[in-house]
Amino acid sequence: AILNILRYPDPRLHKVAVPVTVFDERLEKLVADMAETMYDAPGIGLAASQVDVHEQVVVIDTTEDKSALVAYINPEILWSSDDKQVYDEGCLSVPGIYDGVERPSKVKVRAYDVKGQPFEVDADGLLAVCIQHEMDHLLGKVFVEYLSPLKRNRIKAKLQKEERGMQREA
Ligand SMILES: O=C(O)C[C@@H](Cc1ccccc1)C(=O)SCC(=O)c1ccccc1
Ligand SMILES: [Zn+2]
Repeated sequence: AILNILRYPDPRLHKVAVPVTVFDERLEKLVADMAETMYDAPGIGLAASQVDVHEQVVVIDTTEDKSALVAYINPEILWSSDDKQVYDEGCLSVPGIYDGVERPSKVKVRAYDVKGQPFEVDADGLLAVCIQHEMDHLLGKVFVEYLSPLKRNRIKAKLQKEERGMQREA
């Protein structure tokens, strides 16, 4: 099912996600629904926080042909490089806004798959950016918080105006 993506500045985006403890069909359905929602948006990542489920679940697929979905359950960063890179990030919860965010260029991540099996990923490039962006969502952080207060307030005002516009249409 395609799930509703919360839009900034919805306060629910700032809730901290709890670890997954039961690896069952419910979790598999959540991952499937998140993947369907991500591909429909379209996006290259989605965190459960964005669909108002506050558990540590992330799906990512940075391939062009949508052929490599990976679910990261209870992800942890084991190591991150001192070397940093700036990338123009976007966010499905902040539609139409792209802006530069500086993050470590390489990260080593440990996570669990939907069956509860642990795995590790050495990520760089867009995958490293996306994993860090999604893990921020699980901590209740949205990428606009890295921007200046002036930019952030302009974005908030713009999206709230759009939100009101949508309600009026409805
Ligand atoms: O809000 C999200 O977490 C999804 C976000 C992930 C992300 C993208 C770029 C840098 C960091 C994190 C998106 O997918 S925004 C949409 C987007 O970037 C994109 C959409 C279609 C094709 C390629 C990229
Ligand atoms: Zn996002």
